[in-house]
Amino acid sequence: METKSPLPCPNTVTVRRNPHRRARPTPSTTAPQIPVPSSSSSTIARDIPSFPIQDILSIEIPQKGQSPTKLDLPSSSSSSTDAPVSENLRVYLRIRSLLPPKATVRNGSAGEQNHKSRAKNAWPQKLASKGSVRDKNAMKKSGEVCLTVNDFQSVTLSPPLALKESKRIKSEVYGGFSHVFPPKASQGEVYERMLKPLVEDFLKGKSGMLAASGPSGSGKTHTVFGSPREPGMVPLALQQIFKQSGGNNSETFRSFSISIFEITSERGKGEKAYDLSPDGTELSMQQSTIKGLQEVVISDAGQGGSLIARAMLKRATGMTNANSQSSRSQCIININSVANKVDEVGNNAVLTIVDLAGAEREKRTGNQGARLLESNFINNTSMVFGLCLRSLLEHQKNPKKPLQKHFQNSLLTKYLRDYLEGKKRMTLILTVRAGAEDYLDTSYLLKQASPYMKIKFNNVEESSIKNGNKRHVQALPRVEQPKRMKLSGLEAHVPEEGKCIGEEQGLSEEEASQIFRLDVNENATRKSDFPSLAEKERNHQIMQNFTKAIWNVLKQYNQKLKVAESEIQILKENLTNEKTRSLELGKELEDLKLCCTCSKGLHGDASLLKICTSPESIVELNGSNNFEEKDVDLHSSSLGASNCNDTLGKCDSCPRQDKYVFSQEKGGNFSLKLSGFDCVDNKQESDATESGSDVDIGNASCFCVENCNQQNYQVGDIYPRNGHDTGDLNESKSLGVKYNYPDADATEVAISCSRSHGIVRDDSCSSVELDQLLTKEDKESWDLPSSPKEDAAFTQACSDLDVLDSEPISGTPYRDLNLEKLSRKPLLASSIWPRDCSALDVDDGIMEPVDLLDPPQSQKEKVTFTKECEADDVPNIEPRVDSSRKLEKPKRRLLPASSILVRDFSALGVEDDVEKPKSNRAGRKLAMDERKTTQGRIALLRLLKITPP
Ligand SMILES: Nc1ncnc2c1ncn2[C@@H]1O[C@H](COP(=O)(O)OP(=O)(O)OP(=O)(O)O)[C@@H](O)[C@H]1O
Repeated sequence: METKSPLPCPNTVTVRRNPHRRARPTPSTTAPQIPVPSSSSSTIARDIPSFPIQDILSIEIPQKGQSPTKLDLPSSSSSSTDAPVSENLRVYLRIRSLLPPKATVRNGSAGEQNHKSRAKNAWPQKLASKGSVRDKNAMKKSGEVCLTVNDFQSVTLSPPLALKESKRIKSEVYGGFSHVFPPKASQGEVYERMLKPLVEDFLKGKSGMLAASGPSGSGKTHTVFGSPREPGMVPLALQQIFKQSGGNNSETFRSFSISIFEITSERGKGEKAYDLSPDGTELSMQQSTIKGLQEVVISDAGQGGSLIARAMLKRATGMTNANSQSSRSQCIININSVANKVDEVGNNAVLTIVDLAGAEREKRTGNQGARLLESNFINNTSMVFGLCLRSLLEHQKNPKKPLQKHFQNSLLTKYLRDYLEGKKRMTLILTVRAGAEDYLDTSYLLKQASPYMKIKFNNVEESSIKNGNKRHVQALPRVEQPKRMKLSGLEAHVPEEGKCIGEEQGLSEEEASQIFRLDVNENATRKSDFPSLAEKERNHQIMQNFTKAIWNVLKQYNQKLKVAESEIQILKENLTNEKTRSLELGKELEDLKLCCTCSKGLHGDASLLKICTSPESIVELNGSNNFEEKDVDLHSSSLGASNCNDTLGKCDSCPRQDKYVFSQEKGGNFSLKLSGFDCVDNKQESDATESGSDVDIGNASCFCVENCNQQNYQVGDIYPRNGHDTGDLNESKSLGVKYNYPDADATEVAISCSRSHGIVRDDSCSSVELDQLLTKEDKESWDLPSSPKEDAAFTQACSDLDVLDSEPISGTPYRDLNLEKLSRKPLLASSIWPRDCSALDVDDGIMEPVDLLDPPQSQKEKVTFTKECEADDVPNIEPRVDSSRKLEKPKRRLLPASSILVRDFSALGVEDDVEKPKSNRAGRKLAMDERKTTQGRIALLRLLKITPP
């Protein structure tokens, strides 16, 4: 026998490979690469022992600070020193046996039931094409293998013969694995080499993760969970945890809890997380934290095992062509370790084991419909998972290249963010099948995963703890709310009252009592020590941040409130200003309205503007195109604002009638047309000597002119023409009466009163000399008194008279009366009628005042005039017809006395030579017809009335 070479293994060995394609170098493959002798090589003599290459290769090069005695424990070596150690991502490869498993029943006694329930999930399998089925069957029958193990770190992937020939695909060697588990490797071996180091670190307070990835049906679930005969990584880890912590040592009490949940997608519509622990429900995720996940405290491996078994029953599975019990979700198991002692903060750790749903090819799985959508979700998650690792690798290669945030694209990667960003230690196990029909899946996985081996993990976790990294502390399992659950039913391992815990598990009384004690002690310790200092600190930080946030929000609201208040104040001020302005404008408008009733035709040739001063009153201003604009000019240029003074009020003479008063101080030419007023009063200051305006008072029944000169008045429209026209007035409607002020120019006043009396009154005038009013012919023909006494008497009577029948006056020849004295202002001749004519009886054409004349004797017509005087007001005289005579009631209620008088005159048979005015009003026409009395007779009658008996 040949002795073994005592020479140490060289650090670097040149390796020649055949075929030429080299395995991808990885940092972890610094160990000498020694050619793997082919097992089928016939050149090696059977009697010569093989070179102990495996033993040599299992030796890892000692790293800095590592003791040589731990060389044979590669996985746990990194945690033996305080110095930060950089280590690569460990990637393991497990090749599933091609032989059908002898027993595929999972989860012990629940297997049968589980199988039934899963059978319900069976999905109609898509029938593959006959050709491909034939090929696969042929491949299976031929036992063709596409993956061969080169050594414990590398494999060779050879395409099936068909592909090799048709597509000229060559074999590929993939190396650099932390370890390659051949098909014959048992679960125990896998655990020992792969997970045990992680568990040991976990028990020392270092978190870690193992993720199983691979094509569907390659054995991920089998590796992670195993079967009752071949327990997987989780049960084995639990056994070790409780064995090692064994821990019912009161000095190092720990609490372990398990949380298990799955992330799935129903019919491909979004991702959802479900708690797989008993009574678990749907979960929500905020950032990288799962909310509402139950952590079931376990006190032994059995409890954990049964909890896992129950969770697996709830996990979504389905049948595909690739796997009769294919996992349809990503399953995550957390084993939490919490140190009960306050000073063991750093010993809180989480061991996470992830069973990823396997990548699926439609052709391989034959998935359709909803199952196909699930495939998409599964493949998508696998892809995102891979992208995260690729991004991490590229970032580590070139730190300038930012770490992409692919983790945001799936719930799983969000949850595993710390691992995928290299902040926590992670281990990958790739499961593959070695059959020729699995070539594509295997090739895809190996190509994708081989670069991951270069990913490095700096010992971030330890340094984070030392530096008090808050994020890390927050990332620790949430121990403040462990929902301590009692497992019920047959699988419950928590002792019930009066029942020994070991009965169900067949444990001895001693073991059971130990478990029970552990549980009791846990409770006691929890009460005394929870929450730990770290949790207190964390709560404090949370509350502080929360308070700060609320304070900031309140400050912002306070500022907003102040701004709003100032705005409100400004708005209030604006409102007040606007109100004041509105009031001012209102006043201005009122003033303007009042001023606008004063009319002035600027040019005397423009259109008419009608202004409604009251519902019944319309003022027409001739010559004003635009009242608003002209109004200013109207007042300022010609009459002046102070010169124009219009008011509406009650007539002094007839208080129940609307009165329109306009006056002017200085002269100016304007044309004013009024309508709708019962009474019009035109006042003029004494110095307003220049005037030549036209004033049409419409049908006002009362018309007063004071101090006006050079005005042309047009009054009424039905008064019989009995005078000369002024030329400016409507000939058919006006009657000119001319009289002069003593010191004024000749003024023509054209007055025609229809059914009313016209009053030209001068309050300051105490007398009127008839000499000035009457022509000589008049005097002679009428035999008027000429003495001063009579004159005085006449004047007195004149002043007392304000009820005037205009018809006789207008019918008289006194049309042009020249007033010679200014002090004696003109009085219309008709005004000499006695004011107090409470009753006038007209009999046979003789009309006498009641006081002066005898009561009328006529039996034919008797009209009584009633005077209702109030103070100095003009009385409303209504015709009072004797009740015995059924006289027709006048249409107008306040029918002027004049019209009645006229009617009565007609009854007297007095002939009138006055020309009949044109009128289209039937009623008035009739009245006109009745005014057929001679002017002379009427004048005579009047004179008789005022003559004292
Ligand atoms: N190494 C192994 N030894 C024995 N049987 C195995 C092995 N690996 C897998 N199996 C069996 O193969 C079948 C499929 O395995 P498993 O369900 O673990 O695949 P998977 O990768 O989880 O698939 P999926 O992704 O579809 O869930 C199971 O019945 C399992 O028992």
